[in-house]
This record gives sequence, C-alpha cells and structure tokens, in this order.
Amino acid sequence: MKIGIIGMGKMGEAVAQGLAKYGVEATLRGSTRTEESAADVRERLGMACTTNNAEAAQGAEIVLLCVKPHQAERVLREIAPVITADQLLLSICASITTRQLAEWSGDKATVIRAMPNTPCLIGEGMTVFSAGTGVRPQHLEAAERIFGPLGRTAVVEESLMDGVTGLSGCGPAYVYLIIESLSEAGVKIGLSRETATLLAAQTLAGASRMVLERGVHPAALKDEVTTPAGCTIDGLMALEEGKLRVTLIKGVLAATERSKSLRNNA
Ligand SMILES: NC(=O)C1=CN([C@@H]2O[C@H](COP(=O)(O)OP(=O)(O)OC[C@H]3O[C@@H](n4cnc5c(N)ncnc54)[C@H](OP(=O)(O)O)[C@@H]3O)[C@@H](O)[C@H]2O)C=CC1
Ligand SMILES: O=C(O)[C@@H]1CCC=N1
Repeated sequence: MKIGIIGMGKMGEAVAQGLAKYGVEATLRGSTRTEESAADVRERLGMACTTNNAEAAQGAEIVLLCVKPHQAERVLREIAPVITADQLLLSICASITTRQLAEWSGDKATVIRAMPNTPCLIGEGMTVFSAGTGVRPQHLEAAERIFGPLGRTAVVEESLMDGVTGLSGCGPAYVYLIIESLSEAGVKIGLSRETATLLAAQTLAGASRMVLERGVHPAALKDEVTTPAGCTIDGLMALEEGKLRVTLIKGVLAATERSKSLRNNA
C-alpha cells in the first residue's frame, strides 16, 4: 500500500508511527510546509518526507490529508493536477466536508472523511469514517487497513461527523482534564502526584474496558459500584450537584458547533 501523508504534525506522525508499530505493510511518503519539519520527520521516523506536496501525492494509492482545516483548500488545489481517479483521498481534517475535499482536489479522486483521535499512537484510537459520493466497499476497506490496526473504527453518515469530532475527536482532551482533576483530588487527600495520577488513569482505563468488553450499559456498571448507604452514592451526589453530566454534554455540543462553523472560514 503506497500512502502519501500530506502534513506530518501530531496526527500525520501518529498514523505513520502506528502503521510501523503495528506492522502494516505500507510505503509512506510524507510532506510538510517547512524543510525543518521534513528533515525532522526523515531523521526521527526514517521515512521519506518532502516539502513538495505533489511529490508526496503522486502515485500514492491513498493520499492522507493531515493538515489543519484552514490549510486544506490551498494544499488540495496545489496537488489537484497530480490527483487521479484511481486514488483515494482520505482526509482527517475536522469540519471539511467530502464535497469540499472533492471540489478542491479537482473532482477526480474518491473521497472519505475520517475523524481519528490521538490514542491511535498507541493502538487505542477511535476513528470514524464517512463516505463521499461513489465510495465503494473496497475504499472503506482501504481506510480500514490504515486505521483498523490503530484502534477501533466505525462508519457514520456525514451529517454526524461534526458531532463525532466533538465527541471522540476532541474527547481525549476532556478525559485528560478529568484524569487531571481526579489526580488533584488524590493529591488533596495526601497521595503523591505520581500515585494519584496512576490511580486516576488506571481507573478510567479499567472502567472504559468494562463498558467495551462487557457490553453492559454504563448506568448498570455504576450501580455495581454503588453500595446502598455506602461511599459512592455520596460522591455521585456531589458530582450531580456540580452538574457533571450536563457540563460534559455541553462540552461535546460546543465542540460540535465549532466543527460546523470551521469549514466556512477554511
Ligand atoms: N490533534 C488532534 O487530536 C486531531 C486532529 N485532527 C485533524 O488533523 C489535522 C492535523 O492536526 P494536527 O496533526 O493536530 O496539526 P499539526 O499542526 O500538528 O500538524 C500540521 C501539519 O501540517 C503541515 N502543513 C501545514 N501547511 C502545509 C502545507 N501547505 N503543505 C504541507 N504540509 C503543511 C505542517 O508542517 P510544518 O510543521 O512544516 O508547519 C504539519 O506537519 C487537522 O485538520 C485536525 O482537524 C483530527 C483528529 C484529532
Ligand atoms: O481541536 C481540534 O480542532 C482537533 C479536531 C479534533 C481534535 N483536535
């Protein structure tokens, strides 16, 4: 599989490193804006990297677009002359629609919009795809070959992709905030920072795996922890008083709204 990765920042690099780490057979050629970044990628990742986007895209079976949303139009118009109908353009840009991607790249390639998240770097990512016009099962299979080994994947209608961005794309940041807050609580009750962070992070990881592996509703799992007249119910009451649920819901909705509006200023 020949993949041209346009943009080798946090996400481009996470994908490249993930593919190498999980043994996915692929020839990677990256591109960046500055020679400094390209040299850094060549040196640290040992892969080809250039500042010539057309060179990275030309001949690749999959062109993976990993630049910031506001850079997408310029980059796609730049590579449009070398894009061909047999290529798959796979974009991870927040907000940018399959229609915009197709138009800017010259309406030739098949287009899939994807929303991964940073845990792809350790094979624990969540990547969601939505298909543009003319996408066939083999195109989704190709996208799956890249992101499948980097975690879990799902496919949704494009109308849901801004919400997906607000939930799982941005989600790791919310979770880090929660881990940091729980760790602060541990420090407050006298644990070392290191121990407090371990307790907080492993508790989130373990609870997440319970949801994923047992397939039980989170409310039922919460009930298993909550002893009548015990300690947990007092903790839960304090969290409900602080409106934790509605605050998290509002966080996802705010990010979703931002994802809807970004493309108009791209
Ligand atoms: N960060 C995240 O958690 C997630 C991000 N995304 C999406 O991924 C995309 C990339 O985000 P992220 O990796 O965080 O961004 P970064 O800022 O870390 O990386 C951007 C990369 O794009 C390169 N670039 C900029 N302009 C050009 C250009 N004209 N030609 C070629 N390369 C260029 C930069 O090169 P240089 O270093 O030389 O400037 C850099 O390598 C965004 O669209 C974002 O919406 C999706 C899911 C999660
Ligand atoms: O904050 C952002 O815009 C990007 C998109 C998803 C995660 N980070």
